[in-house]
Amino acid sequence: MLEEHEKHGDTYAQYGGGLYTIITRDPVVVREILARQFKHFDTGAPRAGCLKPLIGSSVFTQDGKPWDHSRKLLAPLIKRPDLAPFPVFEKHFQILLSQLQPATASASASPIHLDLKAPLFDLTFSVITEFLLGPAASTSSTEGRAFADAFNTAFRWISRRERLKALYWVIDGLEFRSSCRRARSMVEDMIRRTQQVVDDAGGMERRIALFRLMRDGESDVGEVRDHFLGLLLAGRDTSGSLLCWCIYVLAREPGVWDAAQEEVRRVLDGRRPTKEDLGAMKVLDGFMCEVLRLFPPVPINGRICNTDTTLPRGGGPNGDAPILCPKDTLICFSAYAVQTNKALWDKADRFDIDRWAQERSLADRITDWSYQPFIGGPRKCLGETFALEESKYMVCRFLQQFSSITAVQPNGQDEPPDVDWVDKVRYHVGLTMSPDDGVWVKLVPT
Ligand code: HEM
Repeated sequence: MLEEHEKHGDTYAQYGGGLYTIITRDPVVVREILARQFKHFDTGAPRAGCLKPLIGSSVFTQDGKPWDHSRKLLAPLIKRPDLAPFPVFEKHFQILLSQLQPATASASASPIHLDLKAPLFDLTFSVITEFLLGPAASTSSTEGRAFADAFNTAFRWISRRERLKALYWVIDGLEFRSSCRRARSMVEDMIRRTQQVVDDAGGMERRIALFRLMRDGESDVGEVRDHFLGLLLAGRDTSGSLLCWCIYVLAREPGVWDAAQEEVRRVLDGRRPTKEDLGAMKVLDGFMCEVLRLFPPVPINGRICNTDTTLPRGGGPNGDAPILCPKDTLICFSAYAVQTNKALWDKADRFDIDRWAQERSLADRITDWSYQPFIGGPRKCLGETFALEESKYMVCRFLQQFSSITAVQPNGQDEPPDVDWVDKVRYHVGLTMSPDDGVWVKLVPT
């Protein structure tokens, strides 16, 4: 992707997947698509068609009035300041720990050597499911496990379909259809079970994001199912990838591990983190920004133009003239390419949390659109606060629970220290981007 930009410029056009496509890493063009000309760009029929068998109709796939309706319904539920997901974070962190250290008591200080990628994806799956629907939908139960398996199978098919853009329908099969059907019907059961609980018990509203949707009876079970599955699809792999990258980086940046651990000791003094604590951790903030800059979980994204229009740059011999964007053009824009562009970032391929040390750094980068891991404009991610809190919480708990972390190979051998490690990362890119070789680490319990 980056080589193509070096060859053809920040914005170029090609035919691919049956569509005329403009590909850009120019923040000015991205802002135009996502904000200034928002109404001219849809997520489009290919995305909706590709995802529909699993998530039906949801905020993630709708455009126009249905999208506006879903967004207005869900945003106040997900972004409620009174929501308190921290007990859910802690519950699932404890479950993860028990899987890492089956004999914790006896083997307290022996190093643990493992690939954390699958456990971290399981963790984020369980957390978001319980955050949205409550404990009655817990994926730690046998039924919850079966739901996770059906969802994961359907998701693997969707990742393959999505790559074909407008030709997504070529990839189909019995396994795909039956896993979608199973996942959807299990969610309906989970919702019915949860509805009984929310009808009966008080005090759950602060713990369950979709509580009001279920309690008020405004939406039928089918609608809640689609909203839930849309949010799960948007939020699970993304937060799983972010957490994988966080641990992957900590294992390769001992200086950052030490600084973050010192901050965690100073601010928390052995306590579990609260929302306020997370807000006071500047090393952790810089760390998270830098992980999201170099390893954005959604590396590439797209929109389809619903009218003939022009974009402000990318045309002419030097790419600085406006470019025509005919109706039905697919526009691909890449947070990864923007956030690693050497013209925009000093030492772009170095992991450096100090670049975020100035108070205005983050705000300035968001304003000029050179940093957009959650995109911007009216379709900005609904789960940004939740995802950041979850990842920061888990990182703090890792820092409290383990005295050291080392990157290792699958055979347990330490990886030699390498200042250029970023250049050697291998990426697994589907709908999201995660470390291709897993997250192999050696952890020493405190
Ligand atoms: C690190 C974690 C996450 C990242 C990097 C991320 C990133 C993004 C990005 C780039 C988009 C734009 C997609 C597009 O328009 O094509 C998006 C949309 C969205 N995200 Fe997230 N996301 C994360 C976690 C979450 C979580 C946990 C939730 C739910 C609780 C969530 C809910 C949504 C929803 C509903 C949308 C669609 C918004 C709309 O179209 O109006 N995200 N996210």
